[in-house]
Amino acid sequence: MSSRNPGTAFDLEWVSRVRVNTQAVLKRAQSIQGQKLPKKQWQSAWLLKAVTCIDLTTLSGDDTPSNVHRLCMKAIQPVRHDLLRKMDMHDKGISTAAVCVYPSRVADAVRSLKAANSSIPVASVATGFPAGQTPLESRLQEVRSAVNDGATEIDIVINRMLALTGQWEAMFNEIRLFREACGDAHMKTILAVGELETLSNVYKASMVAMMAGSDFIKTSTGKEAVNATYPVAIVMLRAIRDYFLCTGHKVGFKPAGGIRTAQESLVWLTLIKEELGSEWLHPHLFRLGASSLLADIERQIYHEVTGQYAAHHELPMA
Ligand SMILES: O=C[C@H](O)COP(=O)(O)O
Repeated sequence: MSSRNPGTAFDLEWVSRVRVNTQAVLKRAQSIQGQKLPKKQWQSAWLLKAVTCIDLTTLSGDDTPSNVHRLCMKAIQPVRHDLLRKMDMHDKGISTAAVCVYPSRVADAVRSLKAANSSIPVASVATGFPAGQTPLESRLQEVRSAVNDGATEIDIVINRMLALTGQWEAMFNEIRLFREACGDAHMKTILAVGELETLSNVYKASMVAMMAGSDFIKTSTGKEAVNATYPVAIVMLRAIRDYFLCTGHKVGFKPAGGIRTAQESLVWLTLIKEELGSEWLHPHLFRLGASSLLADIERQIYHEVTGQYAAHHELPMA
């Protein structure tokens, strides 16, 4: 990952003066979806780029050491070797950006990756994911325990009650505490945008999270009714740009929740490139949080490379 965002002092003025032009945001969101995607001959390269930005995720009640192990093996070899060879990419060390699991499965993931001699980071959701409705001390303890077990990236959830009641400074203080509990682990802050009611709240929460030292801001847990959408992404990306222009610190962006198709991943890459520039199109500043996206990307790459559609058994780990 890149150098960290140290954060700034809390500045209520910066948060309060925000006005979001909803019509303009919706128009921009519509235009990005209608836009031409990378030309056919470049699509496989773009899809591989998307693969390298995936936080390959499993966040299920029935997660076990064995399905976490399979996830880790898939993260190490996300696309079939023969397909990569045909693209002359077999020796480029293509892997996903991270694996993402619940705190109680971190040790399993660390063990599997270590046994396979892989340095892929383990990310863990924490702080009472997904609702964040547990006592502060237990949320902090969860972060410390995930870090102790070897997670080097922590995806925290914000306290939506504080955001919805305009207690921005209290939210800043909580996130600061989470940042301290993370230690050297990079912190991604999940805004749960589907529960923030307005685009202004999305902008304000983004700014508060960055002021408090988040290394990434992330749209959603994947468990809200509405997850990563293009309008909220545009607001968050503009906040990242504003924060960068004011402080010189680059904060990463992670859309997550409901991203399932190769086509969508191309739209996300295009949006990031246009809003923040190519510099952000790397795993240290861009992640796609997804549990089932990789399967569709691999299928699409199979089609690009062989001209045929893969049967289910031909991509068994997808
Ligand atoms: O953080 C990642 C999300 O939980 C993944 O959501 P998803 O299962 O809808 O891909």
